[in-house]
Amino acid sequence: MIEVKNIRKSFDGVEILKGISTTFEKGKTNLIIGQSGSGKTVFLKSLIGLFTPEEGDILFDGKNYKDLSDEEKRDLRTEIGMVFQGSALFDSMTISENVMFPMRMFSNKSKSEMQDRVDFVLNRVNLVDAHHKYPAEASGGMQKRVAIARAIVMNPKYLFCDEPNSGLDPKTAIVIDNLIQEITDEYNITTVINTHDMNSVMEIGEKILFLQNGVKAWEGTNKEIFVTENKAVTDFVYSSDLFKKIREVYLKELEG
Ligand SMILES: Nc1ncnc2c1ncn2[C@@H]1O[C@H](COP(=O)(O)OP(=O)(O)OP(=O)(O)O)[C@@H](O)[C@H]1O
Repeated sequence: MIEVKNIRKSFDGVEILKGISTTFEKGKTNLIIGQSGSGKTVFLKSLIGLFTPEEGDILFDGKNYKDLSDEEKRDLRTEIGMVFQGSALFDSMTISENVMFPMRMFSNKSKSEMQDRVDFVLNRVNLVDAHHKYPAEASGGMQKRVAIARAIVMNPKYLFCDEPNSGLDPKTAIVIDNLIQEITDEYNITTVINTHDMNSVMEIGEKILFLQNGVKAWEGTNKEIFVTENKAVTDFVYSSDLFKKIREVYLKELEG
């Protein structure tokens, strides 16, 4: 579980995060949504320690990040998996080497133990026979699976995904969403996803945090987002006619 308490972050005197508090539960896919510029990336980067908020607390399973020693911070980093926007694979390494990379950096496992773990996670993301390929030889969807395999290879407690569906076709995006949700549930990971994909919101939004201009404008589940009357949410999520219609059908079904 990650607890966020009243975090504030400014750049050059301009406040970007204006006192955000929330809780992300273990075993759940937690989504952050909001307009471009609302502060989603700054928020995510603050959670993983790339930005230091001026105020507020971030607790990882009860441990306040601020109070950790440098060594404890290093240990915490090994418990965090990250799926970067655009996958961020190393072009000069094979898929197998890419996935092994975090273990080579941060673990004392033997070569054969590492290879066994690579085989296991590549199998888990349904990538068999791809070990010796290079990223350039893989499709966008395959690259994303490799990025997920690399993110979970160290058995993380926390998984952060920045726009995991960007650049993917809708069908592949659903496959990736489902994979992230299954892995989150199976390994009881606290997963936080930055997304613009309203389909993900509807499908895997077990908890949704809606940011607007650096504040939490709403939070709830993908069931609650259908029924909320919060104007900021409805203006944003139901700006497309398609999602407006889906909402109408859902609300009618609830009535009937
Ligand atoms: N390193 C930085 N220095 C100064 N300002 C920054 C920095 N990073 C972000 N900002 C500002 O913070 C605001 C929020 O940016 P952020 O990238 O978090 O938005 P976002 O919601 O992730 O947008 P998008 O959906 O387009 O990725 C923007 O006004 C941006 O210019």
